[in-house]
Formats: sequence, structure tokens, C-alpha cells
Amino acid sequence: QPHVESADDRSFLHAMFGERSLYSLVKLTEELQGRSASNEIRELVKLLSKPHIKSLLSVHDTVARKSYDPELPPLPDDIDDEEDSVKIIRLVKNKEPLGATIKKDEHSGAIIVARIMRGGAADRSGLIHVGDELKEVNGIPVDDKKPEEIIRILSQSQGAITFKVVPGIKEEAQSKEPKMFVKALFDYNPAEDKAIPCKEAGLAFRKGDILQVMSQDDATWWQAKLEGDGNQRAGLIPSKHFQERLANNLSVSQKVLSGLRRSFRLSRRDKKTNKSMYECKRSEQYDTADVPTYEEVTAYRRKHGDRHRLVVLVGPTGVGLNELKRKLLISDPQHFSVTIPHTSRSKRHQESDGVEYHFISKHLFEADIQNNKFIEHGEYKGNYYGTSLDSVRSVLSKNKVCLLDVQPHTLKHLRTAEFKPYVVFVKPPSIERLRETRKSAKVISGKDDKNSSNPFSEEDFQEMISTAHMMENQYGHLFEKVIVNDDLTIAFNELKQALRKVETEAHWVPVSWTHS
Ligand SMILES: Nc1ncnc2c1ncn2[C@@H]1O[C@H](COP(=O)(O)OP(=O)(O)OP(=O)(O)O)[C@@H](O)[C@H]1O
Repeated sequence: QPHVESADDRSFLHAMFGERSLYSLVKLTEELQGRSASNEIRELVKLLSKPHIKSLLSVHDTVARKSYDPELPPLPDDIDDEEDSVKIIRLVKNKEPLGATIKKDEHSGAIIVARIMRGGAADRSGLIHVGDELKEVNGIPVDDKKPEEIIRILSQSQGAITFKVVPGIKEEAQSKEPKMFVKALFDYNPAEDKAIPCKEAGLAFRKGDILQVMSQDDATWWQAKLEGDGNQRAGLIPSKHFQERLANNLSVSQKVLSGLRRSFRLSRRDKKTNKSMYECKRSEQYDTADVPTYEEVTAYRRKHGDRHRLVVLVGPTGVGLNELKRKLLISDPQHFSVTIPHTSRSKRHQESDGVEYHFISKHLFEADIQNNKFIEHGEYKGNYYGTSLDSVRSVLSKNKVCLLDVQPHTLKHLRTAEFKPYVVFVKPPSIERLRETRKSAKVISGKDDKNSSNPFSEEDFQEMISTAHMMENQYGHLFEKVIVNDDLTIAFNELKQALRKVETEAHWVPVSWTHS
């Protein structure tokens, strides 16, 4: 043909007509038309005319023609020189949300892309950016629409969505993936949060969860992922600052409420003498000061020969802290140990200094209180009793695991790089289970001086449960492990296993504990 001029075209046609497959196809067509009588042929015709075979062939043809690029709307002929350059973006939407939020600019009234969620569909496309101005969605102008209306249009559309945007000013190139991990110290559910700009974009988490913070660009809403969750998409979480403000407003009402509750039974009793010890001031009990938000953490694994983390047991009186400590000590006396308390009372003759107690003078005891040498101290019948920081150090320096039970308000003083406390909260089971399991247990009463031990009363159980509740509310964010002391053997095994894990496996600790 005269119009086939170039040598390239000619050699292409020559090669195509010389193709064996084309030859076979032509032969096949002839055969099919000529001999329609044969059963095999009829069957083949039937197979080839099935819709899915047809669509397979059609897909093949589309791919072979490379015609899978989106068909863009034609460019308008009369482009106004004054008009900003626009970008036409076509995204195919599946069930996954787009992962972008929009807002109306207060001054210009323009619809602006406010956020792109890391790892979401919009982010992965690389086509939409924060600051882009949205002009049209599927050909519908959006300038005059409210963000909610636009969201409705988006959520109703399926398949390909075409956006017309005016690109915003280019953002700084994203720095490499941030690696800040935080432990959440509160529960968060975006569905119940009135403040969040978009509930669907929120990330729900529980107290104790580890979050990887992906972006802190926004002062009120950070973007984060749950650690260890396969999901690559980040969600919105309240920033530390924002949560602190919220929580501060809340805690005023909480304080009023807690004032109405019955007070703690404050004593940790001296088992030998049944003394009430370690009273704490009411102001101290309610002094949480720092609002629990997030704590920056890092992975930590104890190296062989390193000191052990201090094991701190917390729980309401009578829940079984001493029982659990005793069982641990018996199970491995070489490994576990407890502190020796100080007292200002005089030594009895069957006692030895440094065994039952460190016996010191009242004067020295008072000086030590002044110098903050005690974790807890108290007075009973004119004598002081207390647990010193040095008594903990002494156990740890022998490379033993130190078991300590304290009032929860002392936790914040113990949370240092030196002690790295592993805080276990021992919780009572339901009141029904308390009645069943504690039938033969004795509450060692410190209320009278007669060293009496009585069975638990119904009131003891109720108080145990309400105190546990209160402790969890107020200090729950500091507990790394919660053990319900229902069946003693089960609780003990759970504790022992948790302690072994902490000694041998990597886990999260506050960043400040690792660079000292
Ligand atoms: N799981 C359990 N089942 C049955 N009895 C239990 C259980 N745990 C503890 N007990 C019993 O309950 C009583 C109180 O326990 P324990 O003295 O260990 O409590 P505690 O938390 O140390 O209390 P306190 O702080 O007042 O000294 C003891 O008689 C103990 O044997």
C-alpha cells in the first residue's frame, strides 16, 4: 500500500502476517465456520462465547494495547492565563477510606486538603498533598459546598473518583520514618470523642498499648500506628498537649468525686507485731499531679550480669501480696529476696540487728526521714518503722530480684533509671470468688493490739474490691502487669512467669531509663 511508507511499518506488517499464531487463528476460524456439524466444534464455540472467556480475552487485548491509563477529561480549550494550574487526579476507590481530611479555609472559603494519613490510599498514590485546594469531585464543583457535603459525595462514589485540585505550596520533603514509640497511659476511643475532626480517621487504643508516632506536625492531632499491628495506615490520636488539657478539665470533677469515697485503709501491717504502719497523708493519696498521657518508651532487654529490675507489688490490703512474696521466696531463695526494714524501737533479745530489722535511734531515724532515705515510713506507738532506699540497693547489688510491696503513691518516686521498677498490681477477684476462696483465710487485724487474726468479713471483701478499683483508676497507668488473685496457685504461676519474661525478654521501658 502506498501509505505504508516507512521501512519499519513494512517490516512490522511482514512479521505480523508471517506469525504462526495468526495463521492458526485464521485456519481455526475457517474450520469453525465450515464444519459446524461436529460436536467438538460446537462445544468449543460454546466455550469461547462464555462471558468470562470473552472478558479474559478483552482484558488481554486491553493490556496488550496498553490502554489502561485513565481517560482524562479533555483539557478545556479556553484556558485562562490567570487561572491557577490545576491537576486532575483519578483514584480508584475500594472499600478502604481515602485517608485524607479536608477543611474550609476561613478566609478564602476554599476547600483545602487538611491532612493526609500516613500509609493511607491518598498517601500511597503520592498525588494529593496537604494544602491542595479541591475544585471538583467527579466533575461536581465543590467551592460552594460544605466539607460534610463533599464527604457525602465521596462516600457515595464507588470505583474511580476524579479530583480537580489546585496544588498547594510544596511541603518539605518528608523526613525518614520517625521512630518514636510511646506507651499510652489512658484509654482512647475516637467514636466517643467529640473533639476529633474525623472519627473514622481516629485510632482507638487502650492504656498500656505501645504506639509508634508517625507525625507530630499538627499541634492537636498526632498520627500514630499501633505497634506490632500489621496495619500500615496511621490514625489520629490526641497530642500529648491536647490530652493534658482535656484531662486537666476532667480531673477537677474526679477529685470532687474521689473525696466522697471512703478512704483507703492505709496500713501495711508489720506481720510480727501487727502494727499499723506507713500511714500516708490524704493529700499524698490524691496527688497524681502529672496527667497520664503518653510516655516515650524504648525496647529494653536485661543483659547478663545487669542488675534486676525492682519488682514492686501493689494491691489492696489483704489481697495476698505477702502470700505471693512468700511463695516466690520459698520457690527460689537464691534468686528472690526482700528488704530489711528499719525501726527506732529497741531490739528484743531474740532479735538480731540486720535480720528482723535495722535498729537505729529515733534521732537518726528522723534525720534519715529529712534526707529522704525512706521509700515509706510510719509511726506506731511512738516508734518509727520504714523501708529505706538503701535496703533495696543492698538486695539488688547481690544480683537478686528484690520484692517490694508499697502504697501506690510511692511509685512515682521509685520510677527511676536506677530501680526500673516492674510494677505488678494484684487485684481481688469478684466478691463471690472472694467468699469461696478465702473461707479459711485470716485477715491479720491491726485494729486491736491483741495480735488477733479473724476470718475476712463481708466488709473486708467490699473494701478490698473498692480500694482495688480506686487504685486502678488512679495508678493503673503505672501497672505493667495485673494479676487477679483468685486461685492462689494460678496467680503465683502467672506472677512467676511474668517475672521470668521480664528477666529474659525484650520489653518496653521509659526512654529515660536507658540513657543514664
Ligand atoms: N488466692 C488466695 N486464696 C485464698 N486465700 C488467700 C489467697 N491469697 C491470699 N490468701 C490469704 O489471705 C490472707 C491475707 O493475705 P496476705 O497477708 O498475703 O495479704 P496482704 O495483701 O499482704 O495484706 P496486708 O497488706 O494487709 O498485709 C492470708 O491468710 C492469705 O493466706
